[in-house]
Amino acid sequence: MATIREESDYDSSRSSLTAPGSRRSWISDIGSSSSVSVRSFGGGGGWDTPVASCRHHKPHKANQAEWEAIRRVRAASGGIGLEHFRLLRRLGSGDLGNVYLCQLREPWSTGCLYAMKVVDKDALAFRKKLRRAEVEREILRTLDHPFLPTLYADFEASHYACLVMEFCPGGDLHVARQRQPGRRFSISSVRFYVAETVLALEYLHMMGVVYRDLKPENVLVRSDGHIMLSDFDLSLKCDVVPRLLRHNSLPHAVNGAGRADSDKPPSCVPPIQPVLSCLFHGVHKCHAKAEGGADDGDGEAAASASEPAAETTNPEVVVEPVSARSKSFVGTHEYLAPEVISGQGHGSAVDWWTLGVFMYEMVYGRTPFKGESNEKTLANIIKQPLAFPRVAAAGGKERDEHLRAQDLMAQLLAKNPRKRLGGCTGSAEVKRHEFFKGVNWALVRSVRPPEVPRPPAALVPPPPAAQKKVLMMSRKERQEPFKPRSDERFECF
Ligand SMILES: Nc1ncnc2c1ncn2[C@@H]1O[C@H](COP(=O)(O)OP(=O)(O)OP(=O)(O)O)[C@@H](O)[C@H]1O
Repeated sequence: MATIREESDYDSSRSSLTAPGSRRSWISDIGSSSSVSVRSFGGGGGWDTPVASCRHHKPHKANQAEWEAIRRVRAASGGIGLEHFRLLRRLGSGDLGNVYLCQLREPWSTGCLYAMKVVDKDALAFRKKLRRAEVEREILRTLDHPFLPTLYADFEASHYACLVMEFCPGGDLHVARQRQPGRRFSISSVRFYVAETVLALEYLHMMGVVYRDLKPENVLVRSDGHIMLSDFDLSLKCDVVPRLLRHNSLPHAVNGAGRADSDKPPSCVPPIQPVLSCLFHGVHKCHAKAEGGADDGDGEAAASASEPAAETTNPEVVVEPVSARSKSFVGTHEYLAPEVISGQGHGSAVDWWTLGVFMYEMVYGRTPFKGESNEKTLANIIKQPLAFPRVAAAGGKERDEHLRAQDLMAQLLAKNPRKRLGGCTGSAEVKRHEFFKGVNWALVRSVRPPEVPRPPAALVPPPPAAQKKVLMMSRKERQEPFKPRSDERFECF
């Protein structure tokens, strides 16, 4: 799925590039009112340092062989750089650079494989896209989540910037879908992948990152079959102000139609200050505080603050950048949210819209608003009502599951971001939808995935004799794109 790429919230130019019918991501900078934090590529090159590596401490991966191998090299050499790695294959290439499969040069670490994204800084500076790469690195440095990339190291070598990340041998969900019967995932597989994606988006939002480029091509499958979102160069980094939301009866405790009793989006009370003491000393204390808080300029916030504090109120802390606003024209045509197209400013709700498109594509094998041209697609997104293709009549339970999936998609694909599921209170209301009934959110990472990639033979650490052959690969061989062998099918459970 190709994308169109232009400039971002972080770029100074507004170059324009179109690729009709493509599913490439793109950005056109109209301006952003979000607070954006970016640090430039620092240090002028060379190894990352032990100081830098402190930032990279990843508790949830601390015992992993790949992490330990990197740590040992750093300890022995005082840092890590390109010279410590051997590039084995090109895994893919994107707008910003190439991604290589690589391993450390130390013989004891050959079982540890990494994906290294190599970006030519000079070329990017020329194209005025350097800041996008910087933003991606900044975001990757902050992430520590099972469904998001682990950044093991980042360093510069000459005019190249290198990011060493977890390698995903399972390819992406776009390719995985082509292997499914009818090129569609089963509803249970969709639930699994969508649930993991919800958790990844929830974490990103809490970290002040609006992803903006969700699509099957950017959802990679890790060696254990769980997902990893990739490609953060279109993401928006913004501030998150935790808010306390209150409403009579929890919102979206779905009725038959899956929607809360009223169409009215839940209202948000003003930001809570200070945030941490709220969380530590109990929500009710915060609630009282929030009622006397300052308005953040949001009309709905004022309305909410004047509501009587009813006994029935169920306060809920929302830690998502629901009010971040960017006016960049960013994303992939078929996945663009209406508010992005209209340029009215968008925030984290765009990720819930793209989740709806993503889910639709996984279930039906195509996106909901695709037209004959990009322009038609954009017009459809704005105007065309959502419709679902007819599916072969299924029995009771399957039919019900399908209806619940459709209801979730319909709520995520609400054209008005304020009425969209997740648009006001974020992931909490998405997770409560009946489609996810039975999902134990805390244990999703321990659930058996629908498919687990078998390690392609070419990637299993070769015996010492064969290692020599790898070392002697020609430059041309190393440049060849990595292709899992055709007989390396996924094992289905
Ligand atoms: N961790 C990884 N494991 C395996 N393959 C990867 C990994 N990261 C990236 N790839 C492959 O490399 C390709 C390019 O990566 P990526 O999308 O991050 O680069 P990009 O320059 O940002 O591309 P884009 O133009 O989509 O933004 C991906 O399509 C994917 O096939």
